[in-house]
This record gives sequence, structure tokens and C-alpha cells, in this order.
Amino acid sequence: MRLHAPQRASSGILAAPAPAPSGRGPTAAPRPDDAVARGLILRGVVVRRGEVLAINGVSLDLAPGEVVCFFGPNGSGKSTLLAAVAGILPLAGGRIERRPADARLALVPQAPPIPERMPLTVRAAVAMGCWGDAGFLRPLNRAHKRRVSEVMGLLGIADLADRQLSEVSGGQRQRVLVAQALVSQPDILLMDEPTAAADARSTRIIHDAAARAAREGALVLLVSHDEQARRIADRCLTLEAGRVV
Ligand SMILES: Nc1ncnc2c1ncn2[C@@H]1O[C@H](COP(=O)(O)OP(=O)(O)OP(=O)(O)O)[C@@H](O)[C@H]1O
Repeated sequence: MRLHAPQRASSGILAAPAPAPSGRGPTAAPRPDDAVARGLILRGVVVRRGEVLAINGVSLDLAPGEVVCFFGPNGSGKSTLLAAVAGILPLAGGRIERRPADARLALVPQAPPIPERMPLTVRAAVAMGCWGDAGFLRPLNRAHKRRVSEVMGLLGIADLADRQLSEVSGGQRQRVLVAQALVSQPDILLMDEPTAAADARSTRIIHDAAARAAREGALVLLVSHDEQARRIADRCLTLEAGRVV
């Protein structure tokens, strides 16, 4: 089973539109300072959160197949950087480009986006990751259902499939959210502290799934306070006060 599909035009349920490239369209020729033909390019990225300069001039070249871990103290800008890459937060300066521009992106957010009391089984929550392919609230085809089952197996949550999401533990819930993102077969997988509530076993399962997605060609950006993340990292970057140090 591939967790990741070749880059294509449609977007997953958790996908956000690519941030508008500043000054040129998605088909423009690479600039001399662009080191990667595919993946993500950040140049002089600046993001404000109210009065705070949360990201202050970050430039990175990130290639498919990499697991890039972001460490750093609370408030250093890790979540803000992922949100900017996902197109959720606007840039106050610089540019972020997906290569190609229609690369599919999925975000595992730090705060679960699904309301705690919403009646939803684990299987239905994971299946939401297929909506980018199937259409919003549309029935899933056999291939989608197979993918949902396979990813639930991979994340060790198959036995929870019919449980209400509100009735599983915090660590199990994190695996559900990771499964939902993986089901969308992202080219770029953004994970914001996906193991914050996870025990050692859950942490290993989540990290192994992220590493597998990268092996299959996805670019994985993983924000973490967990030193275990170094095990799967191709690169570790530290943010301090909005800068990569
Ligand atoms: N919703 C918000 N409104 C205003 N400022 C915010 C908001 N969220 C974060 N900030 C500020 O932006 C800066 C970066 O915060 P961010 O959440 O990106 O840090 P982080 O490195 O992810 O922290 P943590 O490790 O605690 O998750 C901090 O100074 C923070 O106080």
C-alpha cells in the first residue's frame, strides 16, 4: 500500500490552497537560488500574529522524501510556520512555493479540528481524509474504503473503527488524526506535535507511519518536543524567536 500518491491537481480534505506565489505564476521558471525542483521553497518568510513577529525571515529548501523535524522552545514559531506553509496564515513577507504548485498537502494540527462531542466513529473520521478525492460528504468507493482500512491497520486503530471518536483516548485520537491525513495521500505532510499525548507505542507507530510516507516520496515536516522524533529525521532544525538557528 502506498500512503502517498504521485503529485496531482486535486486537494485532500485537510489540504489548503497553495499560498499565492509573489510576483510569478506556478509555471514560472526556477530562480537561480531555488535548490529544489520539487518540494517546498521558503524565501524570507515573515508571519505576524497580532503584534508578534512570529516568523522572522525563514528560508528553506525542502525536498520530497525527507522527514524534517522542527524543534524549539514554546512560542518559537513552529506551529506558525506550519500554518503558513498550509496557507492558513498569510505571509507578511517573503514567499512559499509548493513544487509543483498543485502538490497535495495535509496538516495534522496541534489542536484537533473535530469537536469533542461530535457523533463520529473512528472509521468515519479517518474516511474524511478521502473527501478530497471523493467529494465532500460523498460516498466512498471500494478503493477509498480499502485505503481507509489499510491506514487504520497501519496506525493500529482498526479495532477502534466503530468506537465514537469522543470515546477514545488522547493518544488514540492522535493516531486517528494522523490516519485521516495519510488517507488523503499527501505529497506534503505537516504534523504539528502529533505525539504530544502519545505513549511510547503510539509515538513509535506515528513516527513509523511518517517515515514510511517519506520513503514513498512525501515531504514530511514534523514539529515536536519529543527527542524520539530524531530517530526518523533526515534533518533537524531548531526555531528560536521565529528564526531557524
Ligand atoms: N492566535 C494567536 N494570536 C496571537 N499570537 C499568537 C497566536 N498564536 C501564537 N501566537 C504567538 O506567536 C508566536 C509563535 O507561536 P507558535 O504557536 O507558532 O509557537 P510554537 O513554537 O509552536 O510553540 P509551542 O511549542 O508552545 O507549540 C508566539 O509568540 C505566540 O505567543
